[in-house]
Amino acid sequence: MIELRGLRKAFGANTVLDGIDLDVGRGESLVVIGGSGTGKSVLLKCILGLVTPDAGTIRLDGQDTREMPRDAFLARFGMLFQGGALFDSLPVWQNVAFRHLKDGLSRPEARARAVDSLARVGLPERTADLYPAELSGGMQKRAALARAIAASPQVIFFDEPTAGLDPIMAGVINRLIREAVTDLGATAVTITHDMTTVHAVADRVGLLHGGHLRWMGPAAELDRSGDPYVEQFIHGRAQGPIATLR
Ligand SMILES: Nc1ncnc2c1ncn2[C@@H]1O[C@H](COP(=O)(O)OP(=O)(O)OP(=O)(O)O)[C@@H](O)[C@H]1O
Repeated sequence: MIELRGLRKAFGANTVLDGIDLDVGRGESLVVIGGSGTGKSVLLKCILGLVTPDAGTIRLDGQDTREMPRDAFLARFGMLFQGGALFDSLPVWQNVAFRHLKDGLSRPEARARAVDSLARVGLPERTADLYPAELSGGMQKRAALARAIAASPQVIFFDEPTAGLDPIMAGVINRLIREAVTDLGATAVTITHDMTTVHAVADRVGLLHGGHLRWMGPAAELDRSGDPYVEQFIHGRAQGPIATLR
């Protein structure tokens, strides 16, 4: 479904992605882990066309994404950004139904769909008419997730979906991500530092380091990867091949 070949991106002398090859299958949930600043966000931004790669190809169902009309391309994606990124000036339902409204659906119909999506993430109908600022952080995250899945996208990107949430709410979000994959049949790519998220949502895990996907394997094999970088990361050790600033 998503196919990357030789993807490279440097910012000046800082080579962030140094030839990434990656295949993500339809309906698969891939989690990308890696230290801070290793290029996880840049990788997602390249796929979305928000950052232009220096070299390499990105294909979606076999088609080069540079040749796809921008609107048609973006219509296939849902995104949950760090911090939720809801529009403050719009009530929650208009945030959630943003794409339906853009596509010309009537307001009552769009609102009804938004209420359905909110229910899916456990938010009651009364939240539909509130503004994002009137929701707690965890509720905002759920509303943003409702928006990400509202238009039943084929691919959903989750950038640090549990950052800043308490463990219970993080568990709720992880379950919802897994449901988006299993119930909606979506392909998911998640960036996280949260090992609970890795175990809850990943079919496959990739560790990004030094511009490469240094280790890639089924989630079940993460604990016996035998790779010192993976070992250090999953056990959160300061000592190891991944340098830490002290
Ligand atoms: N627009 C940009 N201009 C210059 N450098 C950039 C830009 N975007 C990202 N970078 C650099 O690319 C590197 C990777 O950044 P990125 O945000 O992808 O890291 P990350 O792996 O997502 O980190 P974190 O886990 O801390 O969010 C960093 O060194 C960053 O400074």
